[in-house]
Amino acid sequence: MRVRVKICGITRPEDGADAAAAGADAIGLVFYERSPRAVNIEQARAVIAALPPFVSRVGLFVDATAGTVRDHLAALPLDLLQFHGDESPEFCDGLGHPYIKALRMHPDMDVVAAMQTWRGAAGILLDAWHPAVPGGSGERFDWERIPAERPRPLILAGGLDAGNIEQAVRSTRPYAVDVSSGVEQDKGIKDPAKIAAFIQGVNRVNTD
Ligand SMILES: O=C(O)c1ccccc1NCC(=O)[C@H](O)[C@H](O)COP(=O)(O)O
Repeated sequence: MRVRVKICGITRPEDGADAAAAGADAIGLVFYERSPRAVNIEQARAVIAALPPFVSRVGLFVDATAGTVRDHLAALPLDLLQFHGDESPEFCDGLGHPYIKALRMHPDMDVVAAMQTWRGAAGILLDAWHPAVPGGSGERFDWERIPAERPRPLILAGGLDAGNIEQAVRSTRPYAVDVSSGVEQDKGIKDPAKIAAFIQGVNRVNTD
């Protein structure tokens, strides 16, 4: 099956358009004020307006209240939610909207048990654990920790870039990959050439 690509942390309409033109399947909008890639509803609306049809719009939250998530759902056409904090399965399921649950790969985490916990998730995103930031750190984790058995589709994230994406996809065989830092020229500012090179790397494996 073709490995999909999500480009996360889009803050500008032109970056969303570039990602779509390069073949991205989804873009991520970070609704977490402490992120250097945070967008508000107006900025998100402008990014979404620049996208062609059939590119999924993912809204990312970190321990937001249900009210905040609902306000964003009411204001924006978000296809998927992405929960990147310590949200419980009950909280995620309770929103009644398709979602991805991100798991940060803390050394003590039982990965198999954690992946089985969010049964209502459309997919499970595995990301590097970092003591200071909940995501977008540009750091990798040990891919050997990814279980072969996946109760939900696996989305691989954390420190991916054009230089390692082929090896990452070949060795972990994810449903999709997610990247932010590795396709940037500066935090929140994407680089069209890096996006294109990243997606070409995925497509080299897709066309094997
Ligand atoms: O991107 C952020 O700034 C961010 C902040 C807080 C929570 C999550 C965040 N990003 C989540 C993503 O989906 C990233 O693409 C993922 O963490 C991988 O990031 P990177 O290692 O920079 O490619």
